[in-house]
Amino acid sequence: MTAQLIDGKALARSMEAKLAERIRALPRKPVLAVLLVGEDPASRVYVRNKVLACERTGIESRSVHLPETATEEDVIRQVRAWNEDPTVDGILVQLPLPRGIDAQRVIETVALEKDVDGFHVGSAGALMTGREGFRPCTPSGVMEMLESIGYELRGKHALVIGRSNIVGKPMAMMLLEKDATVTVAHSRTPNTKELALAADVIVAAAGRADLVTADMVKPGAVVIDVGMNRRPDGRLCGDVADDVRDAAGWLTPVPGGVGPMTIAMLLVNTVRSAEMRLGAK
Ligand SMILES: Nc1nc(=O)c2c([nH]1)NC[C@@H]1CN(c3ccc(C(=O)N[C@@H](CCC(=O)O)C(=O)O)cc3)C=[N+]21
Repeated sequence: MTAQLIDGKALARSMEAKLAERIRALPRKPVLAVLLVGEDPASRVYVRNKVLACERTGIESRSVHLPETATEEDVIRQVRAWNEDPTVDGILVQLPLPRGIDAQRVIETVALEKDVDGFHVGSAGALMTGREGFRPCTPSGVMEMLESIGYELRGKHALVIGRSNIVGKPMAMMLLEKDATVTVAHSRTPNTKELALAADVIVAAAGRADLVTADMVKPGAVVIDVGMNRRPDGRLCGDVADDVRDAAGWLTPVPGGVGPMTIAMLLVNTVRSAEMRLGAK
């Protein structure tokens, strides 16, 4: 058996097309402000991809690039200026921030109603308690991918591998909200393989190449690969080994899977923010 691939790139493009229509109905373009601090090469690529996606859909992006030597106060000053600017709908501070800057403090400075990353403690609390708020883009994108294949989560056993605030924990909350039985494994879990073999859905979000191998996957399971790693030869790969294609029923590729969906959900959040600000919805 060979897994069916869930084409995140195609799904992202079709979501962008729908967003473009919603944007045309607004009195002005939605505006996404993006702050990049320092010279991390991966961050530059990601920010560039986000700016390009904005251009494709009709969102105006305003990026500010501060030097590696910028202080926490410099960063916070920029965020506050965007908080107060009524023409800015979404604020994204690209992570990771340089050493010495308290990322959580910066994130908590972003106005809750412009927190399109969904990283603010208030957004996290809203998700945890089932209230409306911005939801982190990567797990939202995963939920869209599961929905796109008509997957019914109710009563299914989902294993999330990874417990970060930006992927693992919100992912677990969203799966739980859809009535899955959710287990979270992490670097200190002794029996991840056993848990994985019992899972109907595996979300691999640990940031380690080849973490999930075919012998860990129940035949026909859905395997979602959130990993973004580089092989020594420079090739991009996820957390899921190539041989999982022969065991899984469904699989998301890297590249072209969760990554493009993450960006699409950022655009969705930005458009929703603009609609609320402009009284459209
Ligand atoms: N404030 C903040 N928000 C984020 O959402 C955020 C962040 N910081 N820091 C870094 C991570 C990572 N992330 C990715 C998004 C898209 C791709 C993506 O589009 N990947 C392409 C390939 C890109 C390539 O070729 O390198 C793909 O999977 O097909 C990857 C990674 C967002 N992040």
